[in-house]
Amino acid sequence: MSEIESLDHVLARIADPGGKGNLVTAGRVAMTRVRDGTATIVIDATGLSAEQRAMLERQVRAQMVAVPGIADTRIAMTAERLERTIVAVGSGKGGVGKSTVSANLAVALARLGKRVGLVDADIYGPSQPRIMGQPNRPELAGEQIVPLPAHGVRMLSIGQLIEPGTAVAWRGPMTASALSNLMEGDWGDCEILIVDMPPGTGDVQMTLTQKWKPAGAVIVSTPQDVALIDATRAIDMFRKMDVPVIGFIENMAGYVCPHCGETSDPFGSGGAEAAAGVMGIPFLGRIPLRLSIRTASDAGTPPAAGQGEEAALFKRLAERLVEELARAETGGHHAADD
Ligand SMILES: Nc1ncnc2c1ncn2[C@@H]1O[C@H](COP(=O)(O)OP(=O)(O)OP(=O)(O)O)[C@@H](O)[C@H]1O
Repeated sequence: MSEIESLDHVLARIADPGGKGNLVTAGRVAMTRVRDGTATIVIDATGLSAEQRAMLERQVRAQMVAVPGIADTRIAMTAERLERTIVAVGSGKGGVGKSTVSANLAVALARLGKRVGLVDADIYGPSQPRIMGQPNRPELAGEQIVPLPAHGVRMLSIGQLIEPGTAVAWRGPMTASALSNLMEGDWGDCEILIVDMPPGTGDVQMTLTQKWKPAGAVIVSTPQDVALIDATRAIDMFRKMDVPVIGFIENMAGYVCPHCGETSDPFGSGGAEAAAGVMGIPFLGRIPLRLSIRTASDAGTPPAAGQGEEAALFKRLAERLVEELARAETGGHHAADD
């Protein structure tokens, strides 16, 4: 076999491996050249994680060793910069279910076929490891933290980096660098990052919003007036920072009694939808107060990952979010903005 024939054969195997576990290489060889026994191979590594890039390089080198007449192989990786859409999930105050909604939205988006990352930026009260059932410690790939898989989503939380039960008592600069480590993790081909923000409108929220410019913010509120007043402050903050508020979600609206099925409204109902209407913010939907939502969250099995009524509810919310994101990206606006 001549050198060139043999190289073609190897490249065909690299480009179309035809076997499981090697999908990463499929269609990625952009260019090859052989000169004086040195092969130069250009690979399109768009969307690959550092780990996948290293694996790809190892695979290509291993194949090239078998090619007669090639003394050296040079591999160049090119990558288009992936536009990653960041969605900040915020609330005016704590305890309204922002983390529960973030987790379930992330899972529901993944079930719609999106590649989703979830960042728990609630640095002082990280609850995503519990809600997503992923308390493990992430590994490092070079300088980057590698997100961990959970229910079809990749996720990172400060809670996975500190000892369980330890209080985070950091000051400004440490918090900012912890956030950077999470946001700049090895998110690979994730196209959407859902960021579970700390409650309120403090420094962390400002830094996050300034540095990573979310494409949009989603506000979670319970229906009571006090919660809605706080939510208005969060909306104000995002607007001042030029982040479009693309959705309002009412959580804990209507309690469905697990025994008799009767619905009561301990916190009132419809307040968030009315407030959203007044402020010209799209209303994405409401989630009832259900014991099953709390127990599923405590057990690390977000309802959105299941098959029940609640999974359908979160799916609808995710679909609405995708619609509103598309509208925000194309600069579309609602009649209420006029
Ligand atoms: N729709 C719901 N039905 C029942 N329980 C809920 C619902 N939403 C959230 N919860 C429960 O309420 C509690 C607070 O929720 P969560 O931690 O998501 O709130 P949060 O706004 O993120 O709070 P913090 O900002 O303090 O982290 C949790 O125990 C959670 O399981």
